[in-house]
Amino acid sequence: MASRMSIISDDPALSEELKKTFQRDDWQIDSYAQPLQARGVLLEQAFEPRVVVVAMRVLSQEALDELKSLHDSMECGEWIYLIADQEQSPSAQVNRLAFDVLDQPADLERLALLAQRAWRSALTRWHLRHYTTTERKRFSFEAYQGTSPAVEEVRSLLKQLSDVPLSTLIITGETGTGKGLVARILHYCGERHKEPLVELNCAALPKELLESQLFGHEAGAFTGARTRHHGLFEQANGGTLFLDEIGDMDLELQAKLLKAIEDKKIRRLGGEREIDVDLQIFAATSVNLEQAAREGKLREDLYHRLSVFSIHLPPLRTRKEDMMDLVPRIVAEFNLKANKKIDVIPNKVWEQLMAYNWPGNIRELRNVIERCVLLSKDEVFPARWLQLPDSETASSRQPSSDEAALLVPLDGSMALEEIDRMVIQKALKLNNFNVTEIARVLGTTRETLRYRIQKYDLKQRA
Ligand SMILES: Nc1ncnc2c1ncn2[C@@H]1O[C@H](COP(=O)(O)OP(=O)(O)OP(=O)(O)O)[C@@H](O)[C@H]1O
Repeated sequence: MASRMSIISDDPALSEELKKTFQRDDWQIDSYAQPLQARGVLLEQAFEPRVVVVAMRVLSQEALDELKSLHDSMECGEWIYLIADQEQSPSAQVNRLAFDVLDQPADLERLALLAQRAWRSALTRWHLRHYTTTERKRFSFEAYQGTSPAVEEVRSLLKQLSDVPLSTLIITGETGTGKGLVARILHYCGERHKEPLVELNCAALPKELLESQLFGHEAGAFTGARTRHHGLFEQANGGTLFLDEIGDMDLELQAKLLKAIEDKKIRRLGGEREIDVDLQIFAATSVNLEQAAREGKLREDLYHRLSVFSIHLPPLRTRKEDMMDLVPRIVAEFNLKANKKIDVIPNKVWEQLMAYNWPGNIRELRNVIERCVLLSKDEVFPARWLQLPDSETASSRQPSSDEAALLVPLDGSMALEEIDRMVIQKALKLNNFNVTEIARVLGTTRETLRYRIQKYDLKQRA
């Protein structure tokens, strides 16, 4: 796709200079002396990603209104403003519209780099917009599969919630029960489906990085912040911000998050002005938030704010009848992906599948089935690759040897975090640092596990 640029400038010499500079970098340029002239072309190609450079000597309110109306109708463009009058700081209105604002005369090399970044951002938005149509089909209510009454109830709640203008929602459930899936369904089936869905796993990042990811930063806000960065709140503006593992967020950051939710405004790190944001926030967690709030790990006020609407996803072990629906679907999916042809699931396979407790829920079920399908040789589901523990429930599962057992004192001598560390340390030793396998054994995601390995500094010492 050609990189297209529009230059809007009432200074013919500057317009010519910019044109020559960008043409050398292979941009396709069209230029206009006034915003009104640009209208026809820009609106006709509204769905094309492009960069618009505005370099007006006089930026009247009338011109600004015209630029704003163009900006709002062009869904996939990024705007760079060159402001000549250094005495006068750019108005809040320009700041709202701009991908970035540079003082004029601008360093052309910097401008060229900025234009490249703006183009990438415009292109991403364009892709997202087109991608949204397919995602909307993929994440219909029926994507949350199962036929049990518990699943029917979740589906009916999802339908109800998708009609409500949600500002916050909390999704709870054990790992692998479909919290991410449900967030996508609610986004793509809801009113904001044309706007972005932006996801962040709060457990995967250290505090400082998480903060700048969420709120963005200005150039020079901290060492290494060379350019302005639009945070996830801004990237998700108009749409949905999905915060996974919210229970792992630092308390100070929780306070900032709550303020952003309540004020509908954020401030980039190192930034002076507040930026309006209008989005819905879905937060997911596999820990008991009520308890986390009681223990002081989650701010009570944030907990109450987030849990105005909540949805709980039932674990697979409480609705095993859903296996009859899920297993054939998953087998068919991996048959297709791996060009396999399983069409018989023997009784002994069903017996093992139904007897197992599935602590990692649907994610674990999918992983097990994927392995079996990939290793299958004919049309019969290979029982030997199930490799599930025999016993009926996880709680009654006996460790295969003393080596695989862990004695945890519950007399108050060890804090929950220390127990967490000990469990992971033991699992690392037993599984030879195979993160994928340990994540499966502990029924969690690789990201969460990696984060904890780093947090407890277990790399060398396990
Ligand atoms: N009811 C369901 N029907 C179909 N697929 C499901 C269902 N529930 C979960 N899945 C699938 O299981 C996998 C894990 O789901 P997901 O990542 O949404 O779980 P999660 O609860 O967010 O897990 P975690 O807490 O570990 O992040 C995904 O591939 C998802 O599509």
